[in-house]
Amino acid sequence: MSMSSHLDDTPSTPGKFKIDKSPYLHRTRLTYASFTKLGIFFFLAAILVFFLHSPSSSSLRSDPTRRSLRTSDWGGLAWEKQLRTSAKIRRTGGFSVLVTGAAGFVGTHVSLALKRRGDGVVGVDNFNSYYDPTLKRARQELLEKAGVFVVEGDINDSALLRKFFEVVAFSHVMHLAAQAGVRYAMENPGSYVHSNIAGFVNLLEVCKDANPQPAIVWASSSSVYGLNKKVPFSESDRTDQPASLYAATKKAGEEIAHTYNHIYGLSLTGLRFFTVYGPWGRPDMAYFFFTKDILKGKQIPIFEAPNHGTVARDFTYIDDIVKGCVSSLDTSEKSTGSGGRKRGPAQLRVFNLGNTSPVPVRDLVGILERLLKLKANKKVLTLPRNGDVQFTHANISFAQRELGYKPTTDLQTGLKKFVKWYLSYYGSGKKSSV
Ligand SMILES: O=C(O)[C@H]1O[C@H](OP(=O)(O)OP(=O)(O)OC[C@H]2O[C@@H](n3ccc(=O)[nH]c3=O)[C@H](O)[C@@H]2O)[C@H](O)[C@@H](O)[C@H]1O
Repeated sequence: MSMSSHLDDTPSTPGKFKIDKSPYLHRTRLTYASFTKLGIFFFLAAILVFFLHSPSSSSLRSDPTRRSLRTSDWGGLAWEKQLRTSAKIRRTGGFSVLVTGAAGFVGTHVSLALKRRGDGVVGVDNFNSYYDPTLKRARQELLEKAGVFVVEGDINDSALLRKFFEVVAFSHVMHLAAQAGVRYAMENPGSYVHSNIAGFVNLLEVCKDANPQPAIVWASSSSVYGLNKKVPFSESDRTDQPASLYAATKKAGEEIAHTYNHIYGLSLTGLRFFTVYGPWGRPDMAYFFFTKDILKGKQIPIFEAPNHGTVARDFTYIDDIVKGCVSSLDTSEKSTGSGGRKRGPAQLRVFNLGNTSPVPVRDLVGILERLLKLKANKKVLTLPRNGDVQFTHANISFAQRELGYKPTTDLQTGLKKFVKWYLSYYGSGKKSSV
């Protein structure tokens, strides 16, 4: 079975973004001699008109890649007003948070939780087609109804990110934009480098220059434990044996975070999420497409390790993850630098956010069968060598101590909520709320 069968075409990749140099200045030099005085006048006037009509002309000149990275219009006074309104803090001591990947699964839930308690939230998302973008648009609709403005744009677009900080002095960044999925990394490695490495560095570059610098909380992954055999996985365990490029890019993110913390005094907290599931989830994940395929009577591939070894995951319910994200923001210390200069040591943390109760994939299917009242058409396959690891299991004592993190939803309860959402969203064709 092709691993991409649950996905839509391809996401944005660096290959799609042609880094074409701005033609304007170059062309001026080449043709200068051949212009008549009148010609020069009209030519320069045309350039002036172009720049005056461009919403953020100064950044266009300083970043030739922006035009090709740009996915939709942004800028202008009305747009800036929308940003300010969305970022407005409505509680004492509240935050203004820039959420990247806001139309993603975790991004949507975290943005809603922050907005509900009175924080200001602005979202950014590139709405790529790794999975059905209409689901992302439906999440965006939900966010807009709650008063969260989601800008369509890519985290590699420095001009856009700089504009955000020009308009709003964000106190925090919740960085959730990423190329997710373990197995897809073999099909489209470039998209992992583009989002998880280049995009993250671009974001950190903008954050370190901001004044004040924001505190940053970002999504790492349980996959960084790779071939680690010691269970449960603790933050201090070795993470130098990634089994997929996805894991390698998340691990690289953790090293990059260290560097920006060390050089620029950015406050950084990485969260190692363990197989997050729930309503409004990602269609590329097993629990999601198993549900879809069981309903359709389609065969589902269930992986097992060699010699009938159990494959298991520490499935973690979205509401528990949201609490972990919000507590991470709440306990983040301020960055210590400003305008690209470090002024003292800053906070650097990594936490496991798991459920600390691994469940075999076979049991996951059993729960879905009971909830859907249907028998699955199962095909047991040996775990392919495509980046999957045999099991994950989080030790959460560090997060418990520092964040007060305490997951409360078991897989049965969480899947019940997911199935209810799934049936209301896809079954009736009507959009439901979280
Ligand atoms: O914790 C993470 O950091 C990661 O969690 C998630 O990865 P995984 O734990 O691999 O979740 P997911 O694909 O749902 O497979 C679940 C189980 O089903 C098994 N599986 C999968 C596919 C299949 O066809 N058959 C099957 O048995 C499979 O072997 C596995 O045991 C996120 O997708 C990832 O982005 C990242 O965030």
